[in-house]
Amino acid sequence: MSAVKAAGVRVVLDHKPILHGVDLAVGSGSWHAVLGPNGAGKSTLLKAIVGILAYQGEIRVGGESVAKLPAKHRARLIAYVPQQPQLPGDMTVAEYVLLGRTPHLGYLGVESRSDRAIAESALERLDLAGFAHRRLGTMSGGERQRVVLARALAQQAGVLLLDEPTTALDLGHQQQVLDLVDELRATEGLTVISTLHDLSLAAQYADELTLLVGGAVVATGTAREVLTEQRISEHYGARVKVLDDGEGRPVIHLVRRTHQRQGE
Ligand SMILES: Nc1ncnc2c1ncn2[C@@H]1O[C@H](COP(=O)(O)OP(=O)(O)OP(=O)(O)O)[C@@H](O)[C@H]1O
Repeated sequence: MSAVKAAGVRVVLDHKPILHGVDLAVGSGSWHAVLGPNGAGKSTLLKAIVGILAYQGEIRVGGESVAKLPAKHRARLIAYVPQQPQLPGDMTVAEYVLLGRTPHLGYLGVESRSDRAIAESALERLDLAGFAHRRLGTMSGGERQRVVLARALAQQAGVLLLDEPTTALDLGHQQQVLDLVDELRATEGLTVISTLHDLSLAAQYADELTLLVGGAVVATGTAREVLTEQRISEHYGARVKVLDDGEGRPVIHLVRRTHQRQGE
């Protein structure tokens, strides 16, 4: 069964059509990468799925129509890590991550011991335990990115939407974050939809990929099916070589243009 299903999704922003009837089906417990050049509509699609942008068409999460769900109910189903989160600089890391528990709080809105334990565990999983009392305004870009992810994990929703989750991270933290998300997918059945500009990383982690260009789907399937040299060249205008990582996953290299030296 699909945990997330989108059919004929159209979004218009500022009188301009941005998504032109996008279909997407993401199996429960799988990782789906949404790829595409700048401005293709990837973030717009994630925002429609999480219910913060108006759309036409149908989006169902766990069988329920997102547009009709109250915000609190929706937040128990879907956690979302935006590309450029706005963080309150005066708040501490611990306070911010605890906000992930908000959709689960009762009438009085008071966190229980279990809510605090879940938030602390999310901090630990993202190497942030030592930062618990730091103000968000003092954190580096990569640390802030991990804090936002920790808050999303503390939310304990079954579907996690990640918009470019690794842009500010060094190589080690990129791997740590993606491995952690992958572990949660494998052990707890988390369904993941992420945008990723790094096509090789998308090929490593995603079960299926959708290539979005100009607000429309041009290909969907496994990494080997979607990431061909011809398609990347056509849609990204890039010269690339697609190799194999030895385990059947494509690795995408940019190919430098050669120049004739003067006098040669
Ligand atoms: N509020 C808005 N009003 C008008 N146009 C918008 C608005 N938000 C986004 N757009 C436009 O919609 C298009 C899709 O934007 P979106 O952020 O979804 O692209 P993207 O694929 O995520 O791009 P990137 O890879 O650069 O992050 C872009 O052309 C963008 O300029």
